[in-house]
Amino acid sequence: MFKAKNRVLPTDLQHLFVLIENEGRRKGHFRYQTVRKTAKQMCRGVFATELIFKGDFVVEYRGKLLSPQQAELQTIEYNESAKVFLFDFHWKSKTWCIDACEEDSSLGRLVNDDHRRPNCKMKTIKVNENPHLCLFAIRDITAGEELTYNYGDSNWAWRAQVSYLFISISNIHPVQHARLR
Ligand SMILES: C[S@@+](CC[C@H](N)C(=O)[O-])C[C@H]1O[C@@H](n2cnc3c(N)ncnc32)[C@H](O)[C@@H]1O
Repeated sequence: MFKAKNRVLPTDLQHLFVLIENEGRRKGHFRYQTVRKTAKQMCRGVFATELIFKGDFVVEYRGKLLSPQQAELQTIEYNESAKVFLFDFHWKSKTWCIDACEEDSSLGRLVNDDHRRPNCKMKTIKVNENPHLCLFAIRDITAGEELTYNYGDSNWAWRAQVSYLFISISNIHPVQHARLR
């Protein structure tokens, strides 16, 4: 389950609400697209199709709002691959949850994790007294870049994986594998 730290923004968000309703589309133009990644485990990701400025609303993490009790039951019922779509957040002094398990063609649920150099951050927005989990750009994001955010402090399996960079050092060895971390 996600345990990202998010904060509630107490502002009038009518303009933002319009963007939320339209999944970040402006003037009918899509800012994002999903693609299938070749890396097996990562599967799909969401990519910027135009420049997104630091501070911009990016996309909502849509799903069913669950009360703390409902979330507890759902956690027991779901298998591991479904549980990753449950996003815990704090609101009105309780821990609530957005269940984005359903394949509803929304994009927020497909944004992947990056705990080192994410380009977005999840925040809780109150619209018409209801909480909405929304991603905002924390730096300028160029067209073609994958959107990412930090899923929080759990031991996610994929974070333990090692990445390799191939460096050619012709005088010593033809090819050397350099561990990135
Ligand atoms: C909320 S879903 C994100 C969308 C997912 N990529 C998909 O295609 O359905 C979370 C799942 O995506 C994958 N994932 C997310 N971030 C990842 C990363 N940095 N590296 C590898 N897999 C990742 C994991 O399989 C995880 O269970």
